[in-house]
Order: sequence, then C-alpha cells, then structure tokens
Amino acid sequence: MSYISLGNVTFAYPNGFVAVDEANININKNENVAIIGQNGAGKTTTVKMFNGLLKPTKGDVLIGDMNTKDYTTAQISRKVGYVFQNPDDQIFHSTVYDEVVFGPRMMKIEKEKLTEIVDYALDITGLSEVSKENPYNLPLSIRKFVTIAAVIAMDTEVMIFDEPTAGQDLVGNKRLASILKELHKKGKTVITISHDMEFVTNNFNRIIVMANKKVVKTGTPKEIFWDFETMDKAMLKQTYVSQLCRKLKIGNNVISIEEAVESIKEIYDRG
Ligand SMILES: Nc1ncnc2c1ncn2[C@@H]1O[C@H](COP(=O)(O)OP(=O)(O)OP(=O)(O)O)[C@@H](O)[C@H]1O
Repeated sequence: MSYISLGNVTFAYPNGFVAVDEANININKNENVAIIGQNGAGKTTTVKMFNGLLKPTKGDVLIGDMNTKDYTTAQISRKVGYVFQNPDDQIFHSTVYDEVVFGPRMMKIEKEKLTEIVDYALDITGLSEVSKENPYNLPLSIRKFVTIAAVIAMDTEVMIFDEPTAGQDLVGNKRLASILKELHKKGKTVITISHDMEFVTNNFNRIIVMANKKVVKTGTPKEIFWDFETMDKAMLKQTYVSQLCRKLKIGNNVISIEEAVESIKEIYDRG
C-alpha cells in the first residue's frame, strides 16, 4: 500500500478559487518523485496538502495511517517537512546555524543527536563553512540550501522540496542531485517540484504531471517525455536531447545523451 495518498482531492482557496480538482496521487515509502507542470497547475497547493499547511476541501490526504484532517499542521510537519519555494518565506534567524538548529530544538531532540543531525544537514548542503553567517548576506541560491538544511535537520520521514532548482547553477544542481541520492539511501521519501526538465529526467524514476488543477499522468521519464499528448496538455517541453532526436527521427524514447550517442552510432554502423 502506498505511504502517501491523495484520493479524489479537491482544494479551493478561501476566495472560492479551485486550485486542485479531483487529484489522485500515490507515493510509496522511500520513493523519489518529481512533480512537474506549468505555472499555476496546482503543484504547490498539492504539496502543501501533504504536510497539512492546507487541508483538502474534498477527499482525503493520508500520510501512513494519518488522515491530515484529523491532525494539526504542527503534528503533520513532524512527519512531512516542507521547503518553501521562496526561502525568504521560511528563514527567520540571524545565522545559518540558528536557522538549521531551530527545528530539532523545537522537537526536543537530545543534545548529542541534535549536534550530529545539524552537522550532517550543514555538511550535505555545503553550508558548514558559512554556518555563522547571516542568511541574508548569502545569495538566494545558497539561502535555498539553508532552508533545505533546516528541513533535513528535522529528519522527517517525508521531505518536500518546492522548486529547489530555480535560480541554481550547475554546481547547485549537482549538489541537489547528491542530496536527493543521499536522502534516498537513508530511506527518506522525497517529493520535488521542478521546472528544470533536464534535472527531472536525470534524477527521478517517477514523475507526476499536473495540468490545469489535475494530475494528468504519472510515469517514468521515458513514459512522460515521449508522450506528446501529455506534454502538450501540460504545456511542457522535451529536454534538448529528446527534441533533437525527435527532429532527426532517430531513437524514439531517447532521454539521455548516452542513449542519443548509442542511436547515432547504430545509424553510422549500419552505414
Ligand atoms: N492564497 C491563494 N488564494 C487564491 N488563489 C491562490 C492562492 N494561492 C495560489 N492560488 C492560485 O492557485 C493556482 C495554483 O497555484 P499553485 O501555486 O498551486 O500552482 P503551481 O503549479 O505551484 O505554480 P507555480 O509553478 O507558478 O508555483 C494559481 O492559479 C494561483 O494563482
């Protein structure tokens, strides 16, 4: 049975605007899942329902045996950590260290374990050297890692990263990729929203596509990025390598450079 499930979930904001309409999502424990879709598709609204920041207007959101309707946001956030899209909505301490240690302190984690987990969170996010800095003296791309470290330090079973790739350079994306791998190894369930299709293709085996308030497809990168009906519906673009292979009519279903090279070699070898 899936660990996280949304069953026919609808969410309307207080002004009556329906942002998520009859969505169904199932995510297993220790899965590493990406959610993609155009601006306004309902991705952030959906993940905010995973950690109880928003409660469904209709339908149920289940995290393990917890129905989010029956628990406070504080209770759910001990299971599901959420990294905000904009780090400045989350950061409120004057040093990186204080920001990262705040969550585990609130959770009354004993001192030895607290030190260990905070050091670990600072280390994998590359922040150990800047732990005494004021986050607002650091660039936005690094502030994003501060908020990621703060959630990692809470050691929740589920972690949600809302657009961590936005504004990151290659180094930032590489770090994110290694954080995702590391969390997966530790048995965490991680859900990441991203607009970076290259990053999504390279780092996730399962992708949830949202379009116009609904989940329109769930599948592997190959199943998603070569399904033109879904891509059109969600107004998404294939990665450059897939676009090139499609235009050249070589290697249908190609999603990586390695596969593209293989397809081209085969054509050469055939003469
Ligand atoms: N507090 C709110 N009140 C009313 N409507 C809202 C509120 N917050 C978001 N919306 C609307 O709900 C819709 C879905 O927003 P949401 O942020 O979930 O989309 P998204 O897929 O995450 O988009 P993006 O990629 O731009 O972050 C949008 O049309 C947005 O304007």
